[in-house]
Amino acid sequence: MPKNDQRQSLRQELRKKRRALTEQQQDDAASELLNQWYTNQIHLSTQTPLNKIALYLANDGELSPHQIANDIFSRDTITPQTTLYLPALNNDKLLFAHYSKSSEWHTNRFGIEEPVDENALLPNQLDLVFLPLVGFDEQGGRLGMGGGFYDKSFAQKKPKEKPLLIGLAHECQKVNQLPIASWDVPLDGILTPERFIWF
Ligand SMILES: Nc1nc2c(c(=O)[nH]1)N(C=O)[C@@H](CNc1ccc(C(=O)N[C@@H](CCC(=O)O)C(=O)O)cc1)CN2
Ligand SMILES: Nc1ncnc2c1ncn2[C@@H]1O[C@H](COP(=O)(O)OP(=O)(O)OP(=O)(O)O)[C@@H](O)[C@H]1O
Repeated sequence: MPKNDQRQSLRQELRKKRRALTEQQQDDAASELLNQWYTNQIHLSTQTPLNKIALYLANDGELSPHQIANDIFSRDTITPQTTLYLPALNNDKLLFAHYSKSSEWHTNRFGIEEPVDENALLPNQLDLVFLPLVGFDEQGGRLGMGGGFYDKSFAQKKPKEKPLLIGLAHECQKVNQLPIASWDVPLDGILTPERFIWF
């Protein structure tokens, strides 16, 4: 099968798997993810503080980072200067809109909510980005929704440079080896409810 068809059929299969998780399984996974975030002290792994953090609003069975977000809001886990951002579609790339309890919201063309922010950040202005994954392998390969939004947004990024790119995924989204495309942006790590993998 040609590589793109292979990626497309894997995408359908893996999306079906994550959508089949029950609400209880999703809640447990989100709590375990918060535990892994604490245990692995990812925020202590860089020279500079991780002040600007991008996450996403879970959609289509994605592993939800909301417990990490709540924790950052309520306890200033990292530093009191930490601010949170969500992806906002901007042509074929992403900008990152600041969000807070007083944000106004807009629904994008995929039905996902985005905070309204006239001064949204460019991808390279962030310190840490949690990426939603459809699939991953243990070599740093990732499969997304197929829009290429994250790939295009972080195409200039070099490994170990800012921002740190961490994929979030359920264990059921792991495959042995993904068919990798030349434009795939390498991840710095993957956090699942069970473990953290550095690349
Ligand atoms: N939670 C979340 N937010 C995100 C992403 C994501 O993957 N997850 N994105 C990551 O890139 C961007 C949006 N990209 C997306 C690309 C495709 C679909 C999607 O559901 N596609 C449908 C077809 C919908 C249509 O064409 O109208 C599908 O494939 O079934 C959703 C989001 C930005 N925000
Ligand atoms: N840096 C880039 N420059 C130009 N086109 C790109 C780039 N990255 C990806 N694309 C295009 O975007 C489309 C989708 O890419 P791909 O299948 O890798 O999506 P994906 O893995 O689901 O990624 P994402 O999570 O970023 O949406 C491809 O057709 C590809 O040609």
